[in-house]
This record gives sequence, structure tokens and C-alpha cells, in this order.
Amino acid sequence: MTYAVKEIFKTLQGEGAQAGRAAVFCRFAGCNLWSGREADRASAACTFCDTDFVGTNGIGGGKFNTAAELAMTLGKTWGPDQASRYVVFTGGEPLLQLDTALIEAVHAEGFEIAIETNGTLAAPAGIDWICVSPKGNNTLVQTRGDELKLVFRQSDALPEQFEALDFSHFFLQPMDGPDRLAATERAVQYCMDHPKWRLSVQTHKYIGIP
Ligand SMILES: C[S@@+](CC[C@H](N)C(=O)[O-])C[C@H]1O[C@@H](n2cnc3c(N)ncnc32)[C@H](O)[C@@H]1O
Ligand SMILES: Nc1nc2[nH]cc(C(=O)O)c2c(=O)[nH]1
Ligand code: SF4
Ligand SMILES: [Mg+2]
Repeated sequence: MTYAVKEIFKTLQGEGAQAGRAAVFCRFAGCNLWSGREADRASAACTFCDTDFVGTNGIGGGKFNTAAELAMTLGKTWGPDQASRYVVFTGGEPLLQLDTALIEAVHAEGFEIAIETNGTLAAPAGIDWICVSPKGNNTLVQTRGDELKLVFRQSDALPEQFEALDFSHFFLQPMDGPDRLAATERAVQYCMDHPKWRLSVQTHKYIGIP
């Protein structure tokens, strides 16, 4: 299968329970909840996206004809050190493209595999860290994983709807955009009142890394 990748870069995971960890990010092109065009944003199934995932023209992006070719590129992006290799598949929606062949090829390169998904598609077996981030009233299919990271506040996706699901960590991540400060204040208050939930700050945006 051909993989369409917007960009590939090495940075630190900025969010959630793995924040601060070195990672290669592989951002797939395309999403099932938004076209990525501003003209479609207001009518999309996900309206607050902070990411450009259209096309394959970003740093390290392109079309990869085989899983082995993409896995090798991820290995080169990490560098020669074999220790603690970690890749985060994101997008767009990575579960539109991440398949067993790619999981196996990337494991063979020595990586632990994480995914950032909107949870509307089932994850294949073999992913080492699953982060699900529910979006509005879109049906959640992937109801278990390692962390549930809810962008806050969505009036049609409130924390109470998710707190009984089978995840090890529960995070609220303030919605970035014009009301980020107010969203952050409300998220802080919610975590103080409901300590099952912890705050996820998008640290990369504050320290100026990708
Ligand atoms: C761009 S998405 C790509 C992965 C997948 N489509 C998803 O939604 O989880 C990566 C992460 O950024 C989060 N995110 C997107 N827009 C955001 C915003 N405006 N503020 C805070 N987090 C946001 C998502 O919820 C998700 O956890
Ligand atoms: N540093 C950094 N951490 C991230 N965690 C999730 C991200 C994403 O866009 O999926 C992201 C990102 O874009 N950059
Ligand atoms: S589901 Fe994820 S990638 Fe798709 S529009 Fe929403 S935040 Fe962006
Ligand atoms: Mg991001």
C-alpha cells in the first residue's frame, strides 16, 4: 500500500503522559472528520483542528510505496542510536493508513509505536501506546487504550461521557484558539474538582519546538 505522509520530524512529545520524550512524528495526510480546507471548517465533524495535514509537501513528507521504505525513513530521521526509539503516528487521522505491514516494519527498525487518533476507527493490533482524543458527537469505536486526551471544552463531548472507559490515563487538553486562556482556566478548575483528570498542556507550543 502507498502511504501519504504530510511531514516527518524529530522532536519531543509535547502532550499527555509521554510529554518530554524524544519521538519521531509521522504525520499522515488526510482526515475522516475534516477536509483540512478552511472553507469547510465550520461544517466539519471536527471544527477546532490546530494542524495542517493536507498534501505531502511538508518537511520529510511524500508518498511512500512500501512499509519498508517508510520505516527506513523513520529510522534515518531518528538517527543511528538504537536505544529508546519512539515514533508517534498522527495526522490527520493515522488509522486511515496505519496497517499491520507498517507496524511490523517499524517494530523491526527498533521503534516503540504510539498513535494519536480521534477514536472513530478501530486500531490494529501491535500499537504500543494508544492515545484517543474524542471529537464531538462522532461515535467512538476505539474505547480502550493507554490515554484518553480530551480537548476541553466541547459541549458535545464532556469528560463525564468518557470517564468509565478502559484507559490508564485521563487528560483534559485546553482547546487552542482564540479562547485558549478561558479554556485553560476551566480545565484547571475541572481537574481540581475531578482529580481523576489531569491537565495536558501542549508544551511544544510554549517552548517553540515543532
Ligand atoms: C491534530 S490531531 C491528529 C490526530 C487525530 N486526528 C486526533 O484528532 O486525535 C493531534 C492531537 O491534537 C489535538 N488537537 C487538535 N486541535 C487542537 C486544538 N485546537 N487544541 C488542543 N488540542 C488540539 C487532538 O485532539 C489530538 O489529540
Ligand atoms: N511536539 C509535539 N507533540 C505533539 N503531540 C501530539 C501532536 C500531534 O499533532 O499529534 C504533537 C505535535 O504536533 N508536536
Ligand atoms: S480529527 Fe484530528 S486531524 Fe482530524 S480535524 Fe480533528 S483534530 Fe484535526
Ligand atoms: Mg500537533
